[in-house]
Amino acid sequence: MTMLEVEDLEVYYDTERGAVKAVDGVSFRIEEGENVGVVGESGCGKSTLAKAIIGILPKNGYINGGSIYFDGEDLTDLPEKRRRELRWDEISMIAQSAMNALDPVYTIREQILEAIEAHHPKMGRTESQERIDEMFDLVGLDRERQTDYPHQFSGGMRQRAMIAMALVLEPSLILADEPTTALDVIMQDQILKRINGIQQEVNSSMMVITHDVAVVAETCDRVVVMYAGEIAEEGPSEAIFQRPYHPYTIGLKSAFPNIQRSNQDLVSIGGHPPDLHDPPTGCRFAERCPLATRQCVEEDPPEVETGDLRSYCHHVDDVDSQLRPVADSAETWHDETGEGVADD
Ligand SMILES: Nc1ncnc2c1ncn2[C@@H]1O[C@H](COP(=O)(O)OP(=O)(O)OP(=O)(O)O)[C@@H](O)[C@H]1O
Repeated sequence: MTMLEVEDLEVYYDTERGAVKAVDGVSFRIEEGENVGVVGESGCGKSTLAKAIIGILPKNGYINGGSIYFDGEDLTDLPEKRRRELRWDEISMIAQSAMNALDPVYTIREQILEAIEAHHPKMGRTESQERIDEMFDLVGLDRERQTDYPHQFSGGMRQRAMIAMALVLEPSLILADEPTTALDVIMQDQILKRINGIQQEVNSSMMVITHDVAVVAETCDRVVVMYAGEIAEEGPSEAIFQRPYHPYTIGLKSAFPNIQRSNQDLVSIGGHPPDLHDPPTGCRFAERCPLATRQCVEEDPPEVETGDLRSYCHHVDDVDSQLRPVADSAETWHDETGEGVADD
């Protein structure tokens, strides 16, 4: 069963320089119990997508078009009261910065209790307390520390408290925005495994936003690769990591360590993503793409299916012969000739 269906979603921000098209025509689905990773460079619209889904866009942010169906209801069209009912209970979010998400004037216990009572007013104190104790155990926090205030916790502990709060109501959909960045590597691994464990227990779906490809490889069934507000490629994790077909995904892969490649050999993609006030026509990645031709600059890329992969690129057929053999070389991603886009 489909849990979330995002269709042609546009999320913009009003600014003095005009609208920032942070999410610009994004469509994807998350099935029940499925983990979907959203990856891409900073600023490509990952957090905006999550905020639009859970309904916490800042004042200057708005949904310009498209739909977000969650369990049959279009979230873009709900009164705020219904949205609040769904938030935490049905859709919860583990935010990037736990300090901002937790209220400094209440103890951790009071905050979690408030979330439970708001959504399950009939649940007794004993049961609520049991749930909080259970969650503290699951995320590896000492039960005695429930009456601490957020500032008495370390960054890692706050992150765990945030995770406990996001999971306590056993939501159907968990949006995890950089869920483990505040934690060290060993903790990251433990926490991710815990989140996955809880998630499997309650059969919830999860959308994990990160720029750490390793996190996604370990925890996600499917991956959505975003570039400059759009989807560049989407498919099963294995295909995305073993044999992607979008040049951007191939570049991203070369930029992250894996078993074969040591940290020293990492290759970054030269250049910068375009300004989202005025995104270019055609393929938004063209300016940085080793395979780019005039067609890429002039025409929107087609959707190309290769097995279960969906790639938006004019040159999917050239990837195996022209890009894959040289993808690990720094020269491929840095145009030193100044020639830019080829003439086809
Ligand atoms: N409140 C805002 N007002 C104006 N522009 C914004 C606002 N929030 C985000 N943006 C812009 O929207 C675009 C997408 O930002 P977003 O935070 O969604 O990206 P991201 O991929 O989550 O990045 P990061 O990985 O750094 O969190 C960026 O160009 C960003 O500058």
